Amino acid sequence: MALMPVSDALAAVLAGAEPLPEQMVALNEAYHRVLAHDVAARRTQPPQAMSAMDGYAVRAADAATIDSRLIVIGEVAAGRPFARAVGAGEAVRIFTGGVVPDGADAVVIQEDTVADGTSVTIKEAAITGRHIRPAGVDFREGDVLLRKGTRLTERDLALAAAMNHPQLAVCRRPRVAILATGDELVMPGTTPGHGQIVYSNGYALHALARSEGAETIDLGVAADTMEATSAGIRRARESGADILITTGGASVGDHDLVQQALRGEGISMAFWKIAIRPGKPMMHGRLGAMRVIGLPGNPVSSYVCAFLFMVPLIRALSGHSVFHHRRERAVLGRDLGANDQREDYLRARLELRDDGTSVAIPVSHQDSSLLANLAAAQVLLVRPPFAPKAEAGSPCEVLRLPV
Ligand SMILES: Nc1nc2c(c(=O)[nH]1)N[C@H]1C(S)=C(S)[C@@H](COP(=O)(O)OP(=O)(O)OC[C@H]3O[C@@H](n4cnc5c(N)ncnc54)[C@H](O)[C@@H]3O)O[C@H]1N2
Ligand code: MOO
Repeated sequence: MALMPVSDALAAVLAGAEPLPEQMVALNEAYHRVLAHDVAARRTQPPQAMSAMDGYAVRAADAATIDSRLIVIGEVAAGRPFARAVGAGEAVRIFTGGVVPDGADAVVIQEDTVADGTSVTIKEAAITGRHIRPAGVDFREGDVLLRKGTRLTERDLALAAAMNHPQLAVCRRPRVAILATGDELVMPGTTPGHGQIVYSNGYALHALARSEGAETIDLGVAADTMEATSAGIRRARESGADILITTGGASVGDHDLVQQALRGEGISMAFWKIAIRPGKPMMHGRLGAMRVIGLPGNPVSSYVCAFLFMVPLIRALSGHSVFHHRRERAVLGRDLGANDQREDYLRARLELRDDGTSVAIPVSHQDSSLLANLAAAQVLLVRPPFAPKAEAGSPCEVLRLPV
């Protein structure tokens, strides 16, 4: 049976994913939030010409020769401008950040002068414009310096503050509810009984969603019954989740009830099973406004599919203008056999050679239960469907995993 290609599945997950409504937040709450609008400067920076150094504001023509002697008529400090203009033969003592007084067109740094009571002797010829930051050299009122769809860095916050914005309009954080399924699951720190498995998937999913700016809602682990699975899905809807992530119970076994429960709740299913490894039994659909991604239970499949599908969806709903993962070029660190119909996302280490080449070395065992190998990987090496066998040293593409 032909399976849906990964690119089609991703397009289906992202279809109609518009930025969530905007809200105003204080700058200190805005780190890593996504701007809902362009942001323009409310002021010019610096508002007037300012000194970049401690020294003397002079008329360059008066201080063009060594040993020129000028009368010091006053002092300017940051925030304390000097009212008078600098005339011929005059200088003003100035400090870094001080407004350059009218008439002055250069600053001579204090190390290049000798002060003598009310006068100063110039020991290094002044150059017009030297050590002066002209008005507006950083930005001017009305300049749009931060664009809608930007995920705000700490530098952006400083810039927004300097532009005189105490708060910013950002998109609401997506709410992601996470529901695990499986009778066999017990919590870390307990003693698993025979055949029981320690719950792990949710820890990666919550952290990954939060690192992308989502709020997460932990719906715990549903037992492998229709009642428990359906109840979990209903709790997700009641919580107002924008996205429901389920993990486990996605396959065809008698205890894999997620699809059936979602259908029972009235899901409009976009797909179930796609041409990917790991993660073939993944599903996606909509339950009203809530988008559902049904991840497989195998820990590596669950994580890889969340990385490939949940992350771009969170970014799109957050208003981020860049929501796709960026592929990087590397070379293969070892030979690989031909691929089948499933696009393969191999867990790989990434090494940087002395010549600057990135070498992707797939970990030796790619089974989708192997968390140690997943944790050791820095990238996913992408192998398209039906890729022919490839030798070490040939080019490949990788997706960098979060650090
Ligand atoms: N006959 C077939 N069998 C399977 C197929 C198939 O096409 N035909 N697909 C296989 C593939 S590929 C995958 S991936 C798995 C996914 O199956 P499920 O989504 O139903 O996953 P489970 O059976 O619930 O669990 C699989 C495995 O993972 C463990 N698990 C589940 N949840 C967690 C969790 N939260 N934390 C840690 N570990 C978890 C679970 O105990 C199982 O060991 O199906 C294949 N089978
Ligand atoms: O797709 Mo499954 O994830 O191969 O184990």
